[in-house]
Amino acid sequence: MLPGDPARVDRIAEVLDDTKELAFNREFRSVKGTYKGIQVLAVSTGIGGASTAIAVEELARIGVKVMIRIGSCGALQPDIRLGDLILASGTVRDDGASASYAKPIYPAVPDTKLLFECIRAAENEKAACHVGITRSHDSFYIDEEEEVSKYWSERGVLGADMETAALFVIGGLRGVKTASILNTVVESEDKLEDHINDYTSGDQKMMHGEKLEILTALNAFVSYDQL
Ligand SMILES: O=P(O)(O)O[C@H]1O[C@H](CO)[C@@H](O)[C@H]1O
Ligand SMILES: O=c1cc[nH]c(=O)[nH]1
Repeated sequence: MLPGDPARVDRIAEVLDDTKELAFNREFRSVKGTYKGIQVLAVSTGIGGASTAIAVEELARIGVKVMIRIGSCGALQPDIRLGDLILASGTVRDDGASASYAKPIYPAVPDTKLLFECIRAAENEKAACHVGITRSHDSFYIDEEEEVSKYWSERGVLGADMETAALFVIGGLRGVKTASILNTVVESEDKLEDHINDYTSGDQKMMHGEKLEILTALNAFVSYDQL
């Protein structure tokens, strides 16, 4: 499980059994444990594609075959509310890390069966859930942020994060099965800085969304393991 924020690793560990803290170096914090009998490793990727690329590469090298991002995102559509989950069926590659791996015409897509198990698990959790295209970028403080968000919103993109494109592209190239579940922490009309700060201070709807994305990913791992 790949959260961006190292603090989310603790909240993943709360629902695992037999947890063991492994390492905490820079933004990369790792805890292992079990869930319904399967082994689970949670590793934070930090913010952005560059550090995510390093995490994904090193995990692939030690034999991790299935990775689900447990992220947060800003909504780009008005019907997506705080705490709603977005399951990425593909991602606009507006980041630098994925660009350094493959031409822009290479698609950033999840593993179809793993995405299907995530959708099923989210439905079982009764999560408000949206499946569709997301966008990954490198900063939300660029001068053209408003125009860029409007452009992608008008083209039906559901939400924006910073790591999904790198995960999907590197996963595709390295033979790792990937999916990305994003908890909405900023609504499309809201001011980004305010809501990201509400999230870090534990806003209820966002924390509920986070709990649901964690349970969704864990149950998706379990059912995927049984395929
Ligand atoms: O909450 P995480 O998983 O870090 O995800 C989102 O939050 C960070 C920005 O605040 C970026 O990493 C973005 O992708
Ligand atoms: O709007 C947002 C919120 C979180 N993360 C992002 O990348 N964008």
